[in-house]
Amino acid sequence: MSIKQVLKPQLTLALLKPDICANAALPPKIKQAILNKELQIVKETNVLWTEADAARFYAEHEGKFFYHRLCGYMTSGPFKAYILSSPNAIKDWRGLIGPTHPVRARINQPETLRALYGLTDTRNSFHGSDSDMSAKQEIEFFFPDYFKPCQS
Ligand SMILES: Nc1ncnc2c1ncn2[C@@H]1O[C@H](COP(=O)(O)OP(=O)(O)OP(=O)(O)O)[C@@H](O)[C@H]1O
Repeated sequence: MSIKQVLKPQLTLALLKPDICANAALPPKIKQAILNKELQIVKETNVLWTEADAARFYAEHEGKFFYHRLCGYMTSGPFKAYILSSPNAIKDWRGLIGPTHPVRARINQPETLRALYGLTDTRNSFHGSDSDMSAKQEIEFFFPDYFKPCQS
């Protein structure tokens, strides 16, 4: 663990995508898995995206063959966003959710959340930031006030 991590635990942005949130029994189970991994839930919010929201968040994927499918999936119903914290939050959460593709996850990492709950390559049930920079940008996307200095 680096000195930076001792002083300031790492943050990551986690999404439980609409297929998970469509089943009321699943978010509490996932929350328990998060806590079992010793990740702290710093903040959470319920989200319902418009097409424009999805297009803004997934701009880097525009033009890819799965882009419209992805935006349709992410606007299909409410979902949950969390800020998670631990000394290695990015790696911890991505380790817990497993590989992007659920079929591969079921073969190679069957204990991961995408292996257990993921449906297809697009409907893969979870998201996790992949770097400190993307975590900051993604946290600001869902929690616009989080990094703003307190006004008193
Ligand atoms: N090859 C693909 N086919 C279908 N959908 C895909 C494919 N690659 C990515 N997606 C969808 O687009 C989303 C965003 O892709 P991205 O590459 O940013 O993955 P991610 O969720 O950050 O996961 P990871 O970083 O673990 O790959 C994925 O979570 C998935 O829903």
